[in-house]
Amino acid sequence: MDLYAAQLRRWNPRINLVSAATLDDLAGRHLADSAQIASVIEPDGHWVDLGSGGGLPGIVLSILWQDLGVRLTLVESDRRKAAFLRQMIRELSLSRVRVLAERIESVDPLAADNISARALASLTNLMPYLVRHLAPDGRAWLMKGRSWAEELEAARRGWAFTCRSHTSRTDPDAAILEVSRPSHA
Ligand SMILES: C[S@@+](CC[C@H](N)C(=O)[O-])C[C@H]1O[C@@H](n2cnc3c(N)ncnc32)[C@H](O)[C@@H]1O
Repeated sequence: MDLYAAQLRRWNPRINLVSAATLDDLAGRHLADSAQIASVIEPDGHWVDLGSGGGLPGIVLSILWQDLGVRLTLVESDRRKAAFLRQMIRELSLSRVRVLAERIESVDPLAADNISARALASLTNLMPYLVRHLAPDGRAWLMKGRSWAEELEAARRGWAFTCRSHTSRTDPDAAILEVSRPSHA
């Protein structure tokens, strides 16, 4: 994790992986925030991280889950960020992790057992991605900021789904939304 943090700092000025203002608290704001997913769920099968950016939470989870049987796919359309992710996979010797440098909406359906997304889009705008890429009994773990309750209310107007909220361990006003069975309302 230290090596990953060092590389995030090194590459950040060139490709803006995280907001420069948050670099001082990389460990708490980004790494611990991403790692908390691993304390909420024990994964197996195929895990898909959408809009991985610099690897949050995808690379953090890949590091934590190296010894488990989980297979991870990181989807990131920005070519330079995807190159960074591939470099991290090589440098950290992460196995069973791949990067798709494509748009989420263009990738063939992934039938994921689990999906994560952090700082990617509003819950309403994430719904088509979940419908496309979740397996029928799959679950999504959506890392949401302080407006999560409003986002949930808005998404319920156009979509049917089951949702359970987990209070964030790094910000008591934020939440991880566990979403399953999404479909058009
Ligand atoms: C705000 S960043 C968040 C990155 C990371 N998840 C994090 O928490 O730091 C959103 C990322 O999603 C990627 N992205 C946005 N829309 C996408 C799409 N339709 N398909 C693939 N990647 C997308 C962007 O290139 C960007 O790297």
